Formats: sequence, C-alpha cells, structure tokens
Amino acid sequence: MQATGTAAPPVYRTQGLTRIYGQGDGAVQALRGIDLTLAEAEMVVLLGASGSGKSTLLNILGALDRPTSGRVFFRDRELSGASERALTAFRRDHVGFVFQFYNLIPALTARENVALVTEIAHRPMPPEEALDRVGLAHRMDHFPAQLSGGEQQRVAIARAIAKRPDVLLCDEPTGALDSQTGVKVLEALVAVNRDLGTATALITHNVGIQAIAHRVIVLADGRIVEDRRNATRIAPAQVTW
Ligand SMILES: Nc1ncnc2c1ncn2[C@@H]1O[C@H](COP(=O)(O)OP(=O)(O)OP(=O)(O)O)[C@@H](O)[C@H]1O
Repeated sequence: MQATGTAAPPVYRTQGLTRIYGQGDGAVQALRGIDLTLAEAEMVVLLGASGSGKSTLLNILGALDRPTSGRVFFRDRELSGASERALTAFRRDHVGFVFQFYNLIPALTARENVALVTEIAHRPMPPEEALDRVGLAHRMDHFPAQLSGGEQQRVAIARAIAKRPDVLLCDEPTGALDSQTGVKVLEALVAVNRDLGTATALITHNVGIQAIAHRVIVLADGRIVEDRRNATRIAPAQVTW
C-alpha cells in the first residue's frame, strides 16, 4: 500500500469556492468557501450529511458545474472561467466519472459498453484490459442484465478508466449495493488508484469506507470541517458495512 503523507504535487487546487443555487429568497448556498488541495495519486473519501455539498464540490472538480465564486485549478490550468468547449474537452481527456447508477447500455455487452469510450479517447487501454483490472475478465461478453449490480458497477468503472483519466470522481459508487458486491467495487477502485496512480475522490454515506482512503475530508453545511490523513489504511474486505 502506498505511503500516506508524501508531498506529491497537487492535481487539484481550489480557492474560496462557493456555489449558490437559485436567486433571492429561494437561493441555496451549497458551498461556502472551499480551499482544498488534492495530490496526484491520492485517494480521498468525502463524507458529510445529506445536503452538505459533497456532490456540488465533486461536480465542480469534474467541470460538470461551475462555482459561483472562487477559483479551481487542475494542475496549472484554471477551470473557473474556462469556456464550455474547453471544459468539455477537459472532462473527455482527464476525468472519469462513476455514479451510483451505472448507466450502461442494455443492448451492448460489457466489452462493447467499454469500447464505446475507447473509440473516442486519445490513448485508451483496450476494453479487455480495463475489464480485467476490475476483475471482470470472465464476464466481458455478458450483457448488463446478466450481471449483478456490483458487476455492472465494475463495468462502469472499467468504462471510466479505459480512457486513462488523471482523476476518477465517484459519487456514491456503492450506494445501491450490498456489502459483498460493494466490497468488490471498492477493491476495483483501490486497485486502479494503486496500479495506475489515478487520483480518486469518492463520496460515500458509509463512514466505514473512509478507512480505505489515504485521506478523509468531511463537509458540513458547505464547509470543510475536517481534513485528515489515515495513518494506516484497511482493505475493502475489512470495511464494516
Ligand atoms: N440543482 C440544484 N438546485 C437547487 N439546490 C440544489 C441543487 N443541487 C443541490 N442543491 C442543494 O445544495 C445543497 C448541497 O447539495 P449536494 O447535492 O451538493 O449535497 P450532498 O452532500 O451531495 O447531499 P447528498 O449526500 O444527499 O447527495 C443542498 O441543500 C441541496 O438541496
């Protein structure tokens, strides 16, 4: 397991990020000044009560959304203020997303679902390698309906990593899964982070999952209220669900 506390250069840096949804009386302040640095190859778990701003933060890091104020940098490139076109290219070239629901195409096999992405990526890995990395070498020609929820999520992870993204942003990837299948999904994410060095941010409501990460960030009411490193990490199989 990779040592924690190493001073790797940042992959992300944010300064005073705020995000307000809506206007006037109905306005909701989802983020209230987030200053955050994420290191290359780091695995971070984001915790916090429902509505604390986790998804809003992840969406801004992934350039799916923009801050109301503040700045966000990916390496030495500023995302805040970039054009829509530049953000679309940024997402395509650098970011892998994994959501709670897998959004696989039912009429395509696991291999074909992954191949859809590799066909448009600059330097993709073969779909077979991506599926092998998530432990699905033996299920490549199955259709989503022939796979368990956890296996479908692992296909979604294979799809996300096949373009060799620099960062993997995961919003409740195990939210719909029981412990046995959830563990396999976490094992796939830990293996990708370890073997490919993909910086990974993972939102979860399951506090037991925090112990698999290098670092844990807790949000409350749009602010970071805790930011700590795990001195030791546990394997996904040891997570109490
Ligand atoms: N599109 C939107 N329009 C208006 N308000 C929104 C929108 N998206 C999120 N919010 C509000 O912003 C706040 C933060 O939401 P966010 O989804 O980031 O929280 P979260 O911590 O991810 O919550 P959960 O754990 O329930 O997914 C909440 O009060 C939410 O209701």
